[in-house]
Amino acid sequence: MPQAPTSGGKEIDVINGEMFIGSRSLSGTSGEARAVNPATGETLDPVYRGATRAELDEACRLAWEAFDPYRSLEPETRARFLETIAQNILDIGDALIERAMAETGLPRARLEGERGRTVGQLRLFAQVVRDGRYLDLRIDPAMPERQPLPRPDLRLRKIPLGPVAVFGASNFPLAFSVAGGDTASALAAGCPVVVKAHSAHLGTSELVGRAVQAAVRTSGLPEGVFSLLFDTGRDIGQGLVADPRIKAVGFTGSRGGGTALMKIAQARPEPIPVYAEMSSINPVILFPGALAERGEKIAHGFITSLLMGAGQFCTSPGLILAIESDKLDEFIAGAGNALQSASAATMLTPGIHQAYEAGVEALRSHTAVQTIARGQAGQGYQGVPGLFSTTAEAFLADRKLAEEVFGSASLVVRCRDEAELASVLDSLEGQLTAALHITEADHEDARKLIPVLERKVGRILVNGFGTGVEVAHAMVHGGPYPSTADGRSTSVGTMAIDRFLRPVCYQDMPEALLPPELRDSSPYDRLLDGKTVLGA
Ligand SMILES: NC(=O)C1=CN([C@@H]2O[C@H](COP(=O)(O)OP(=O)(O)OC[C@H]3O[C@@H](n4cnc5c(N)ncnc54)[C@H](O)[C@@H]3O)[C@@H](O)[C@H]2O)C=CC1
Ligand SMILES: O=C(O)CCC(=O)C(=O)O
Repeated sequence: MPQAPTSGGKEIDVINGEMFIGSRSLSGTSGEARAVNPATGETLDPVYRGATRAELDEACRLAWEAFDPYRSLEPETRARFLETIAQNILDIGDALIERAMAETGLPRARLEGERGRTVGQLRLFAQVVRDGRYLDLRIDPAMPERQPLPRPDLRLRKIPLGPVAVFGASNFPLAFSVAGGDTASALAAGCPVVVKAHSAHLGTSELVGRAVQAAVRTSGLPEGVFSLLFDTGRDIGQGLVADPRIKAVGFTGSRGGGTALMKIAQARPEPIPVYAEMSSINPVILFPGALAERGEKIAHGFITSLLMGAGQFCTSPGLILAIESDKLDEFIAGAGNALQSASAATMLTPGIHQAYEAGVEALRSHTAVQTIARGQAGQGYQGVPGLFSTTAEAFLADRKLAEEVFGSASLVVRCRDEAELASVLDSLEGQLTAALHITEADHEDARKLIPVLERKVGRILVNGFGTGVEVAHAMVHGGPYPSTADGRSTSVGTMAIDRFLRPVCYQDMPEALLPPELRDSSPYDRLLDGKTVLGA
């Protein structure tokens, strides 16, 4: 018989309805919830019960108690902890993939890829912790002889903010959930994490939560470094953001959810940052040269991106902009043909399916919108892809046409000329991405749009589509409001760690009292009197 996967002697592939408060595994007592298989409508065992206010309080108390000891650990211990989480997630094996498939309707290959991304992300942050550059060390040595006033010795490093609340996202049950990017970057920064699980993938959350809890235990860390809570309503999530021991929030979901949490965070006696990734329609701009040279190929790439994950990507190409031409008509016809044969795809939850249907119906019945194509009919919670078109004039006249329809729906906006296209771009709210499809002949026209795009988006990409974010050092997965709550940050890539740090300056502090990384013997890269000095 195959052995059950274990960590530190305990089985980690167990699904029995438990949440985790520090080292305790327990069933909640507040309300009841079950995951639903959106492909079949079947409710899945086991029953999950929400946390009580007392359990929330306990998780926050433990997180606060863990904060100072955890942030003071040797970097190597923290790095190994992140790597242990990654290994434990892999060790769960197929049980994790099968449960995630049952809870989300996402296919195996996508979830295996997402698991790789999650594990890679944790390992990358382990390297960031070892490297130490995230500390942003700066030293301005004293100038006692300086006239007219001496300069004190100034040394800066970044320290973690404190315990972080993380809200798992429905659409990435691994890479943006319990041990996803928010958790990985907060733990790397030295912040304990309290996760509020997403009700769409309760069992997946439990499995990953167990893997993180086991890593805390076998790494010998304070138990409050990680807790995972279930909530059958909104009370625990809201209480978590309001708790004075929580110092920052990571969130991916709807604009309504994100802004509700922002309000709670702002109304606290001590307001805290909420890093919420909310909605985005990700304009794609097709230039004449590119349409003439390879319109068909672009149409194929566009439809592939639009259909990915049933369109449930915040980077999905929801808006296509181009100047009227025969080549644009050919592009639209080609994209419409490709979309027509696409199957309907199971969406993550009944609620997300319902919201998609309502969004598509609003487009379909809009007097200024033409339906170009719909995909094959579906059943149950399957979303039928849709491609629509309108004029720039109509788009500019009705702000509702610029709202995200979360799923495989996209709107082509036909513009009369460059000026009208620029007006459409100017009218948009903040976005995560914009894509330009160009040839060299389009460079001059494209250059003119770059300033407006820089003001509007976090990532400008050329001859591609924004879906499938690379986890890397130079990635920005963020953008001006409302694509995110705070456009100065990214939720993917190593710069995500900055969200959970703040600078502290030590003035004239004796060497013996300085944190080791700011002593003269520091092994890390630093800015010494304005010049970069490489560490050992
Ligand atoms: N842009 C994006 O990346 C995403 C957008 N969405 C949008 O959100 C819609 C609903 O999807 P969900 O994933 O369920 O997102 P959601 O925003 O409704 O929920 C996300 C999390 O926030 C919590 N939450 C929501 N509103 C709250 C409130 N007022 N107080 C306290 N907690 C609250 C939920 O319990 C859940 O844990 C989708 O139809 C889609 O339009 C969803 C996922 C990703
Ligand atoms: O496109 C991706 O890989 C990530 C998308 C994302 O962040 C989201 O849909 O929430």
